[in-house]
Amino acid sequence: MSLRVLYGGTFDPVHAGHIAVAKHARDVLAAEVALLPAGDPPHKGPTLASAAQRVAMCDLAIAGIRGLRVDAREAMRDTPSWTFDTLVELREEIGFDLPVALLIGADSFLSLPTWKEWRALFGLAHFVVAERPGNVLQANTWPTELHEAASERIVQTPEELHQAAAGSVFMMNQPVFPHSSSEIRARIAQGGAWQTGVDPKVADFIESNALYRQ
Ligand SMILES: Nc1ncnc2c1ncn2[C@@H]1O[C@H](COP(=O)(O)OP(=O)(O)OP(=O)(O)O)[C@@H](O)[C@H]1O
Ligand SMILES: O=C(O)c1ccc[n+]([C@@H]2O[C@H](COP(=O)([O-])O)[C@@H](O)[C@H]2O)c1
Repeated sequence: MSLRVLYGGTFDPVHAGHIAVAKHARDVLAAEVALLPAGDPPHKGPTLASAAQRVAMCDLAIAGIRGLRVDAREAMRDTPSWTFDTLVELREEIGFDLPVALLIGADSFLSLPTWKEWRALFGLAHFVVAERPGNVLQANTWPTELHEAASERIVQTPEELHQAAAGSVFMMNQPVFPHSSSEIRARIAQGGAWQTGVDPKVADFIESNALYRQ
């Protein structure tokens, strides 16, 4: 059973933290990781780069990196990128026996109780949670609803994610990366230095498309 790992995000723009987290997950989980750019991110306002531009930046950022790919299915839909809808669609394609995991930053995981059909997500996929500065992973600090729904799902080893189709939560505990898309957008708009946080090919794309200047 080969584990499918989806790393959903707005990627406006994709940055070095995203790629480092994806590579770490690839190695720890022994699985291919697909970046899944949200066409219409449900809990964010309008994006500055279009869905097609964000997919293009993801393609550039993963070019030549073993075990990473881009899944553009949400960017091609014209409905909000609800994760529930995406996982239902994926399960219709691959059935309910193969393991699927959502790779997610700790800040997003803590907001899970606000997501569409969030409890049902545990029936469709595992969660792999990446630590992020400012967001602790200890279950005793989670919102009550999340704690009740998820704390007993925590598994200690990635192998356990390969042995069931869905329903577990794995804390990745990778080195923490400080980057954020909002900070990169703000630096570009202010005319400050920003290139170190993004792949050079993505930086060229941002410059040639005059993205994030205001
Ligand atoms: N530096 C990071 N370390 C760990 N996880 C991250 C990091 N940056 C983003 N993520 C996670 O990656 C996913 C996609 O993030 P997203 O595309 O929204 O980027 P972002 O940097 O959080 O953007 P913004 O600053 O605009 O909110 C989310 O689950 C988020 O928690
Ligand atoms: O399905 C939802 O209700 C939902 C609500 C908020 C975020 N998400 C997903 O979570 C992922 C990270 O979102 P974001 O906003 O941090 O880029 C991305 O794949 C979103 O589609 C999903």
